[in-house]
Amino acid sequence: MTPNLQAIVDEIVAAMAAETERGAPARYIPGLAALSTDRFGMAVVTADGATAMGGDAEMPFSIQSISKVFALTMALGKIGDQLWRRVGREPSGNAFNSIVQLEAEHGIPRNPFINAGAIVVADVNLSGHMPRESIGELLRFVRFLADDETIVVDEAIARGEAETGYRNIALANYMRAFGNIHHSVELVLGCYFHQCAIAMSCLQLAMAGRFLMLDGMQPGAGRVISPRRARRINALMLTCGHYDASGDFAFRIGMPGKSGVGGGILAVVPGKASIAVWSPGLNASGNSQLGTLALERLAEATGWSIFRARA
Ligand SMILES: NC(=O)CC[C@H](N)C(=O)O
Repeated sequence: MTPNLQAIVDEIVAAMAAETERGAPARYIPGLAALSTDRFGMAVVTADGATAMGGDAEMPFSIQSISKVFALTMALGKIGDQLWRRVGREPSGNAFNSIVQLEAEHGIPRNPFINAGAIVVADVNLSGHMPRESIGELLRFVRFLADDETIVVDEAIARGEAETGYRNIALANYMRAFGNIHHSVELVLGCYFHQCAIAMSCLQLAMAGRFLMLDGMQPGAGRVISPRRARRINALMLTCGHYDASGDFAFRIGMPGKSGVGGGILAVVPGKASIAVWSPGLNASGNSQLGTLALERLAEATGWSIFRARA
């Protein structure tokens, strides 16, 4: 373990408590709007199995778009590279819920980490299943990765999002018109909203991300995916994990990462660490304001940017 990792985390937690610029919670999903921006949590699990954490690191929150990483891993396990006929691998340069590129690009979303791409991934994961089975399969996968059977879906958040998810409904219908959604839009979105409503703590998320720092190996359980696939998912997280702020995240932090509008971010330092941060206040790009800042501090203190020659 990096010497003083817990001391570094403690310092970051104290610094975040003093920050006055804390962003604002997502307002469009009932249940997220009421979250306090006072909350901040951070958990780091290192490649040698050590853990450092602080603040609200064990408080569950809505993982939202971070679920796209786990859903993508599952879809690749089902249909492999065929997925790339239906979803691209390029940063979108647009907001996470944008519809504008879909028309010019014939209903093929730019990448699996924007909403449109994740809805296609949910459609793939639904094949051969009832929606309840599909979401159960993803939940079991996440529990396995986190080594924690207590992880559940927050049904109230899923319901609230289904009631207000007009943009996602539009995206799904639009792609269905191009033949890129194969099941009923209602069923696919039911799965998508439930996966976004999985509730996890920073500690559980950092644990769940271990396979991405270890070339696809899950400590204590063996291989989850091939090293090549782990490398590729990390590449997508680096280039597409923060929507149109992905470039800035790479510039400031230099780690593959995936954010969610619940205020969480999962970040991976291959060979070194799996990290999760959470604070519900978002910046203008829809990424956690303090979460991003905390990761920037951590990267500076540890030298963990993947663009450094050595830490
Ligand atoms: N960026 C996000 O976390 C978006 C996920 C959210 N459930 C949505 O579909 O709008």
